[in-house]
Amino acid sequence: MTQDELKQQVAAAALTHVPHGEIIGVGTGSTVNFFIDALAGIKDRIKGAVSSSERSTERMRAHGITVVDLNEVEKLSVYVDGADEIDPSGAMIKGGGGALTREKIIAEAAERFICIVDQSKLVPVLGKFPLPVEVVPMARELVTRRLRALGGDPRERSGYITDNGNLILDVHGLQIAQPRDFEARVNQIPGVVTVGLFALRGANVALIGTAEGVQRKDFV
Ligand SMILES: O=C[C@H](O)[C@H](O)[C@H](O)COP(=O)(O)O
Repeated sequence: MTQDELKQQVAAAALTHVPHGEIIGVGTGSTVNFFIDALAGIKDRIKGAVSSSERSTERMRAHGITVVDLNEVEKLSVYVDGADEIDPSGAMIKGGGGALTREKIIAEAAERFICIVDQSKLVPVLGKFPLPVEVVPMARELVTRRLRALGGDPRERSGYITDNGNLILDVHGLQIAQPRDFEARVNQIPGVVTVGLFALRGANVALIGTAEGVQRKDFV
């Protein structure tokens, strides 16, 4: 199976986690694009969706899925999103597509985070994928120095501006053995809007696309 077929398979499997008559959270990325396309087939089952990016909003609207402002939503049972890496505890690196800040807000608002990945995203320790950090532009050099002091090699994502008007530093060379501690430390650097480490609020369930079918992993 190709990687796209694995993504498509896992995206379809996530439909069973979509609650009837509710608003759901929808992430961003190539795996989520397959999920949005599959969701279109059952769009009458949901009231609408909260979106983590302009790209996902556009795709959902093109399918006739109602996109709702998070501020109007009282209860969000489920958030479905992909990841760049996921470790055995359900901690993730996200933000390869630049949508980390809105993703983290929706993840925090949701009761359950359903992570949809193909098997290439499973890692024993996070950090091979460069860790995205969204930064207020005037703090670029300060945050770069602080991230170097934490052992990383931050590089500005060239020509990229987030949906929130900020820049992204991709931090190379990390091995994140204690993701919760590391997330808290990076969050505390003034100028950091969001670190793409999702450990303090990790996944509740991972659906993993493999050549042998979709595997499910639950995290406590
Ligand atoms: O900003 C992007 C998101 O965090 C994505 O969920 C992540 O990059 C995974 O994307 P993909 O499904 O394209 O590998």
